[in-house]
Amino acid sequence: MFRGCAARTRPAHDVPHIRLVISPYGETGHNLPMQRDLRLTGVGRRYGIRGPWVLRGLDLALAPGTLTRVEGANGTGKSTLLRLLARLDAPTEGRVTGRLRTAYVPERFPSALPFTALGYLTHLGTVHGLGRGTARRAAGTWLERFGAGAYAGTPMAQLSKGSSQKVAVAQALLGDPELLVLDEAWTGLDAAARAELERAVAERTAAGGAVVFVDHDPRRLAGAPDATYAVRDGGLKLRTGEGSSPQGPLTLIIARGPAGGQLPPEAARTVAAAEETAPGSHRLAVPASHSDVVLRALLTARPPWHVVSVAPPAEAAPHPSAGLTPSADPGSRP
Ligand SMILES: Nc1ncnc2c1ncn2[C@@H]1O[C@H](COP(=O)(O)OP(=O)(O)OP(=O)(O)O)[C@@H](O)[C@H]1O
Repeated sequence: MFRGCAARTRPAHDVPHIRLVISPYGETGHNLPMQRDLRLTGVGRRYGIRGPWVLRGLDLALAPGTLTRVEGANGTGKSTLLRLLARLDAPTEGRVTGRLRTAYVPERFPSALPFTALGYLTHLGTVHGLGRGTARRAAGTWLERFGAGAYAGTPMAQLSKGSSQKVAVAQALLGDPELLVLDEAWTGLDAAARAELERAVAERTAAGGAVVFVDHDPRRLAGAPDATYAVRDGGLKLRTGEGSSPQGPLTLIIARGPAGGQLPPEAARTVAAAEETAPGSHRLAVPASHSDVVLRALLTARPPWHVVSVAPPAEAAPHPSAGLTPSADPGSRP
């Protein structure tokens, strides 16, 4: 429950490029839903008094639990927009409202920091408001998840580009942010870490966080975004219809629940297509990046659902959503 006190911003000493908003909730508040949307109203940004407008007249709201993709050609202003959303930068005109606990992964992460990977993440965890022991455990867990556990004791300055990018994404996820802003965060990660970051994004939105990302690979989280915006000519265009969110690999889940029962909300808003093939028997097509989240939602429902089978996407197989009913309009997701 939001307690009505404003979050405070504290500079993260010796930690450039990171903006941390200290939670008023303490350690137990990290999975609380956001109080409100983050909203841009009539936002414009230009660099220098007489510089050309990079962005102008932008209106955008990011709701809790939604995934938003931002795309556009090089130099159109995507990073500028993401920095405004993360509130690392202020608009030249217009307003940004909504104070959310925000984490940001920049395009280029400064790795020459006087810490080991674990020391750096632990330090950041304490700045996020975690106790030192909790921060250290969370840091270790995220390093393991991204396949960087072996580098925990390595000085940041000695990490390879990809390994320091793993630390960059770990720092962002450490504090269970209400708003996660990812600017080409997958760049430089190996295949396993790329998949893990997609899973982490799915977990964040399932927990009620908003996630906004830029990535030049159209397959990134394909089929999962609730909205895709193109930055063009200084404006923001909502892409709708054919090709707005390219369909990515889908996992097919067969599950049984109560006859006539609704899917658990987390599963309902994540599936790409669903069909009740017999009373209580459901066939679900789920963006592959989100299958773990849907399975967890089914298995932890009250009463739990019975998962009959899970078929991972196979390139040669017919599209598993064939014959299934598309899920509700993604725009209706919370
Ligand atoms: N700090 C800055 N000072 C001056 N100009 C800037 C600054 N940051 C960005 N710009 C300019 O703003 C424009 C948009 O840059 P931005 O980095 O937001 O684009 P982008 O869409 O993210 O590009 P890319 O896809 O290449 O990463 C560019 O013309 C860039 O030169």
